[in-house]
Amino acid sequence: MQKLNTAAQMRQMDYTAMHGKYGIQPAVLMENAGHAVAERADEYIHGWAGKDVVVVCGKGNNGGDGFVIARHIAAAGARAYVYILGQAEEYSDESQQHLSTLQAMEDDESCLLTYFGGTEREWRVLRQRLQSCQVVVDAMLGTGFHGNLREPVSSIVGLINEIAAAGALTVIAVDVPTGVNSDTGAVSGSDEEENGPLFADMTVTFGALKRGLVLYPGRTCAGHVELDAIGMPAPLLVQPEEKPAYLLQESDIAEVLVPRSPDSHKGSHGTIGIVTGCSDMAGAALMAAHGAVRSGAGKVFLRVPAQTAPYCIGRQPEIMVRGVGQGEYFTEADAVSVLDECAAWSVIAMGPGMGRHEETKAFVKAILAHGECPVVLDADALNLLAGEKDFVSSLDRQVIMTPHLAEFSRLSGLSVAEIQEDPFAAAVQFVKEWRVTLVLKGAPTLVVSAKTGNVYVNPTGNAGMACGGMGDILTGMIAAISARESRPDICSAACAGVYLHGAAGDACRRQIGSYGFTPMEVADAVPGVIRRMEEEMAVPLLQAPMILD
Ligand SMILES: NC(=O)C1=CN([C@@H]2O[C@H](COP(=O)(O)OP(=O)(O)OC[C@H]3O[C@@H](n4cnc5c(N)ncnc54)[C@H](OP(=O)(O)O)[C@@H]3O)[C@@H](O)[C@H]2O)[C@@H](O)CC1
Ligand SMILES: Nc1ncnc2c1ncn2[C@@H]1O[C@H](COP(=O)(O)OP(=O)(O)O)[C@@H](O)[C@H]1O
Ligand SMILES: [K+]
Repeated sequence: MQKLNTAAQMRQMDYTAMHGKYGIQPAVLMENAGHAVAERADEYIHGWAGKDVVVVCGKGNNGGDGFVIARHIAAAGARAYVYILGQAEEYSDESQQHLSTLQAMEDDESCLLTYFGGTEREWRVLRQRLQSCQVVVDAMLGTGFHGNLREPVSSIVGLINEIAAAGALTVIAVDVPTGVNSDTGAVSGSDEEENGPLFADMTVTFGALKRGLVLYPGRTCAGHVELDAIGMPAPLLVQPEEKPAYLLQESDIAEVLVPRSPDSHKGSHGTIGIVTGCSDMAGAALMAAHGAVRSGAGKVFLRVPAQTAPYCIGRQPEIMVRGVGQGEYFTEADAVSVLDECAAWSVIAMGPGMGRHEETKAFVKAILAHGECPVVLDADALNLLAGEKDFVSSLDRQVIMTPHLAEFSRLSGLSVAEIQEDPFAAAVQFVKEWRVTLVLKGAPTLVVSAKTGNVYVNPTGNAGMACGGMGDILTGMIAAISARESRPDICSAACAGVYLHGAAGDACRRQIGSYGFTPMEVADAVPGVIRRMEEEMAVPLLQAPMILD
């Protein structure tokens, strides 16, 4: 799991490293940061030697990092053209210190400094240099960026983007690409053509990942991201933050996907009750059930309204289907027969293709109000429960809600724009009020734990998954994973579900292409993804297959 920090948390980390008991000199931290960029980009650009490089240094500490980078790449054989946007006296002490060193080593061969005043000639020369150089280092703005880009940064960014798009210029961003908000991923100039952000090929970020590097549109600007600890004391790197957020990694999921016990039976692997569907959306119910089957469920029961049952029975022999009641959709009276049998289920999933009839709302509430097993709520179950915060928050059972943006907007009462402005804050506030584990689906999907309020960001998945039915598969997957033999905690099950779902989507994109793979194919790819992860885990000797050859 990788910590995802805000700019304020980074400032605090920085401050503690320098001024607390650790006493690291500010210039040393900046030295480490600049050196890290020179080192890490070296491989990416196939060596600095013989390259012409433009290093653009802003007037904050991001610019100070740029001075250090220029010194290191010059020593590695590059010719560094350093553009300085601030006045010498404006810089922090540590930046001034590194600038003095650079001034002392300035020559025509390896290091040339320009104090950029924005004259016509300077713009012309900058354009020519950018056109003829191979690499540009963006040390203009990092975590201190706010608002929209101002001049001259805005035009320099425009120039770099234009030349990089036309030719063979590699753009390396320092900490955060200029014009990306490191907390939200929002970018400068999103509502206009000008003042747009810088598009980097690679970003080297310091101390911890920034949220803006994993949230769109910032993620698009960052390119390949590498994290460097820059010599921060280890306790600071791992210390929990006040409102923690993490990027999920495969190793986190591996903990949930423990191998099956060799003597286990179908009862060990969870009995999944999928209670959903209505007459014109039988497919959604089947897809949710298939997601559960492909995630390793022991038994999957599908309960649909009576008139939907003929479209489901026999479609997939491993799913046990029964029609409930008489109608095309569930009504409150149908709850009795489902409640009779659900005491034996490990988990219930409701919502995909359920329809939004008022009578169905009473049905959903009746199921939720009785019983103890965890419940996964998606799609129409969520639409029906919008406005039912008091009812849901007072339930005495574990609930996972898996809305996409529009469903989350209906539930939370926030507009889509308000959610997108700060999805972390919106998601955390919702979980606090509704007391549920939240899977806010999208690119990327966020999972928020009901127990801790921690946010987990999923790195897997791709735009090929933007297709009807993809979320139905996820519902069944999360239900099945929560009922695994190891009975993972509900938030871990949700995280594993979204990670595997995205990884299966990525496998489909590799095998089939970005267009046209189906939700059922994503579900079918899940066992292969689990197998690969299991193979990469050490399998205890006694669980190795007993095949002698
Ligand atoms: N562990 C760490 O974290 C370490 C961090 N380090 C480095 O420090 C960086 C943070 O430095 P920082 O705080 O000085 O901020 P930075 O990004 O340079 O920008 C501030 C300047 O930008 C300006 N400015 C702002 N918005 C603007 C706009 N829209 N358009 C134009 N200008 C704008 C703003 O001007 P103002 O708006 O205040 O007038 C101010 O002058 C961090 O990203 C990392 O690289 C390492 O050296 C060591 C370890
Ligand atoms: N661009 C994308 N990148 C990554 N994942 C995506 C992308 N678009 C969609 N997905 C994933 O596909 C699923 C779509 O779910 P949803 O919108 O509920 O579909 P449906 O309601 O049709 O079943 C979510 O898990 C979402 O995270
Ligand atoms: K930058």
